Amino acid sequence: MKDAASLISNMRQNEEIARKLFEIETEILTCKNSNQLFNTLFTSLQEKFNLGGVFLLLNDTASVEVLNASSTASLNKQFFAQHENVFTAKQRQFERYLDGIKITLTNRIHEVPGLLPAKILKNYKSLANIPLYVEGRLFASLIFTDQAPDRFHKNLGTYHLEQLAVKISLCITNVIAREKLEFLASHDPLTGIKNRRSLEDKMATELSRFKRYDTPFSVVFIDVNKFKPINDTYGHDCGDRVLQYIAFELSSLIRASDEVYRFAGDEFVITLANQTHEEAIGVANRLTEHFTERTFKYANHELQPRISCGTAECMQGDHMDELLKRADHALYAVKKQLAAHT
Ligand SMILES: Nc1nc2c(ncn2[C@@H]2O[C@H](COP(=O)(O)OP(=O)(O)OP(=O)(O)O)[C@@H](O)[C@H]2O)c(=O)[nH]1
Repeated sequence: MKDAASLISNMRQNEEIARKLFEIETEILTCKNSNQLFNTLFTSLQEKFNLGGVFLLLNDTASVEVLNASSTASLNKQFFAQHENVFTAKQRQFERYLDGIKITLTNRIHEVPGLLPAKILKNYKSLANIPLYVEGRLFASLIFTDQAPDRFHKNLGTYHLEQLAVKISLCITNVIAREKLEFLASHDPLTGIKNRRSLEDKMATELSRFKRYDTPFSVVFIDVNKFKPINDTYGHDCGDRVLQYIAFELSSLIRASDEVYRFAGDEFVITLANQTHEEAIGVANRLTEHFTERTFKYANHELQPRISCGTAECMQGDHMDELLKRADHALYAVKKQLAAHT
């Protein structure tokens, strides 16, 4: 009788765990990006399973490679860097820690190879390590901790945790794959900045804001001076590096509310939300001057890439093409003047 009762109680417990796992799976399946997914994991797992803590130990090498290729790479890095429950380890240490890369349960926390932060060692008596794979690579270990020494120990079954590991790994892989696709559709692969398609979306938003609220909106059209000779003299690879350099510098010179886009070839556009033509001219002068004071090293060569800028402010009745065309005409005038003086 006693055996039957404990069998039933075990079954109920298993059912309960399976139900909670299903709920978590459903929640993470609906996450739109990886930051949301990780946040959901931290909160839901802790709440539903009444855990002391949930931590993520990132495999430094794999996670950086996976996240670098993802659209929200910088967001992700920021997210992980700021999250108090995330810490990282180098690949080799990481594999040693995971003892042959498998699920491990222990209540001898102090015997775990020295990777765990003091706050885990100090506050908890048992833990479970759950390896997560993303794109077939060992990405991280999800760590459940508890104050009770008998919550996790090596004689406990790992069936549910194995299921959880597979499901979470799949969800992370999917969400990162989706972020990558979104990134490729909206960014320029050479420079990593936003592409012309993104510019069109941004301009549509700003033009409709201008129409509704009459807030100023300006653009700066930028072209690299004599870019073709750079390609012709030093090669296409050098030309590519110069474009990356220009994109990087432009991005770091603008305000948080401004955005830089690669328009085509050696042409870039900066959108200046809430800024008048006068302010745009100020920005253009500042950018142009910045490049006149700098050199760019490629192999043994010291190059002096320069830019020219044309500016325009949105007017009533403007469409995207008209605004850009005015900025392009202004740029053309600047270039013409430049050519006349050289
Ligand atoms: N390396 C490299 N070159 C590119 C890329 N896209 C376009 N180009 C080259 O950029 C050059 C742009 O030429 P132009 O803007 O006409 O020439 P420019 O020498 O800058 O002339 P000005 O604007 O009058 O000073 C062309 O030779 C293109 O082949 C790219 O992604 N990488």
